[in-house]
Amino acid sequence: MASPTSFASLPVSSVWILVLVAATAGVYRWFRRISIKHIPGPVDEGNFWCGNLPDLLQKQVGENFAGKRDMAELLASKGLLGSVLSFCRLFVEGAVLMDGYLGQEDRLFVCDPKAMQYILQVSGYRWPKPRERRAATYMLAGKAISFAEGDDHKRHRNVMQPGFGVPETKALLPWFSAAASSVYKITSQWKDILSMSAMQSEVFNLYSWVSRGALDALGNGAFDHQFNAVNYEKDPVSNALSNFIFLFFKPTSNGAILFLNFVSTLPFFVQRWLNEKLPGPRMDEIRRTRRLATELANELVHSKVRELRDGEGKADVMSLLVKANLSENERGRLTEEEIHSQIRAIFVAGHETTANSVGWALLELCRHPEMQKRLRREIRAKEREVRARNGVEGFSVMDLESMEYLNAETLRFHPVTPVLYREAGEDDCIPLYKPIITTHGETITEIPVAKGTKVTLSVATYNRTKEIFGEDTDSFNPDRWLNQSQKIGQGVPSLNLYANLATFSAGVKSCIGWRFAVLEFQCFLAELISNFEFSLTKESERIRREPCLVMLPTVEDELDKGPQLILKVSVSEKEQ
Ligand code: HEM
Repeated sequence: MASPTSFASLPVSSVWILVLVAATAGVYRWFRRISIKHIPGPVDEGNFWCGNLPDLLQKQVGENFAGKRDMAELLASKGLLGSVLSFCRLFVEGAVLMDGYLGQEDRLFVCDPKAMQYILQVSGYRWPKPRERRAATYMLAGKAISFAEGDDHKRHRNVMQPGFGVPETKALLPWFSAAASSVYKITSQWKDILSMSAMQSEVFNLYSWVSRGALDALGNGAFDHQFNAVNYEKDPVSNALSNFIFLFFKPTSNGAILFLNFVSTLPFFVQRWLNEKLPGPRMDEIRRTRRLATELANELVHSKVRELRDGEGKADVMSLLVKANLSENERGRLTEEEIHSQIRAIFVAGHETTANSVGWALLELCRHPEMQKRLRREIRAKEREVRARNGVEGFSVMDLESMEYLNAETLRFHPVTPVLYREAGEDDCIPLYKPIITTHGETITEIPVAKGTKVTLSVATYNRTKEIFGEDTDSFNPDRWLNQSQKIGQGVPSLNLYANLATFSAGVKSCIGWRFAVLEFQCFLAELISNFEFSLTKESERIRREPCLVMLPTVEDELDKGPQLILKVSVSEKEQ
């Protein structure tokens, strides 16, 4: 490689020739690049500085169909925000062009089922995560599975898979008992609180309770570690872990979006350096949380290795992972740093996701009291069946799986990871299920894209595809799964992981913990709905679906208070 001295010693004319060749190559590439300019864009052009990115990062998830407002009402009303129209347009077109920052045409916003299937399932490794997303993941979790790409990712997945099991394995059982014991702690504390209240009811921030409950379940099921977050609200580590996602990903100003986008164009090592060095209380707090999580991860790995050496290996995810790693050959093994990183990644990926799915389900059940009653009846009937069968209380994994009334519908309606980010690893062609009409008036069934084109995949919009889930996809309707489960998704390209939904993604980088998530979700709901009645409060009428990587509930105009899901809880009558 030429050293700076040898470069400096080149004659000036040669330097000019090199600069000219590089510039010509750049201009040639620019004109030859595959453009997506002809894809219809959003009605709202966004602003020159930030393009449409504020629509994604500041507005509510799926602004057009959230909560009480209905699609028809929005379409009929005048003076709509342009962004709302642009998202409505997605229902018709399946892919729109989004303006990037400084007027660039740098990304597509996609929900077309065939396009989603192609990017996630068919060509998974050819569509890596964009550089800036990887830099953020690196900041949160280091060299974890969620950061890895290509062969590296295969190696991570291979070692981690035994910890997460396949349907027949017993890997689910420790997780199940961890979830059950953590939700029992919530019920027992609530019963104590309610017994002291004159009205036998209380208003709780459900977000905080369920989030701490899910952290306990995760600690116990994944690492055999007791956070005790439900009983001890002020624990610094669990508090830091609970606030992490909101702190890092809460909506930012246009100035910050512009800055982040500028940073995303810098080389990866510069982005990582900035993440370490950028000043400010927010960055300091993120780094402090990361340090706490890393210390805990070190401690956990050492205790797992010790237990295995002493022949006391347990069945939690981490023990199985460490064991699988030790039995791998040198090349297939994860390094110690990578194992620490997996723990941090699991904290991020497995905590707020499940907790918030439970939270959103409870909110929907408050909005639809008749469904809450119906679910309670289903749970009570199952409880009677279990008592008659075993003579004892408590559901098994199979009991929970047999109560299907709500599972898939909440995960469809409120997917907690509403968008996924990818970029084309090479020039490619995205196939479409629904043809679109370009700005030239041409009907196309595929979109050619250049290497590096960024794509935002809308899980929330895909999950409302009428051709897959039925005409009433903008309504919360658990019955769709009971009445037409045979029909759902038939004849339409859809994602194959769980109930044709995009909620857990699909393909090589799909959610590795989805079975645990579904089980924990069922476990929490069954216990909470059996024991308590939930109803709306004035704050819960103003809930926003806040896009913070995970979709968190916040209250309109109260973003500074952080995530809130304020519901009224009372003891449920025993037989209904
Ligand atoms: C309702 C709960 C959950 C939802 C909706 C969810 C959703 C997702 C999604 C959409 C992805 C893909 C992200 C991307 O490609 O950018 C993902 C990946 C992942 N999830 Fe989950 N998740 C949930 C719970 C869990 C749990 C409980 C765990 C672990 C205990 C977990 C561990 C992971 C890991 C490790 C990955 C990275 C997989 C890879 O890159 O190969 N998740 N999850």
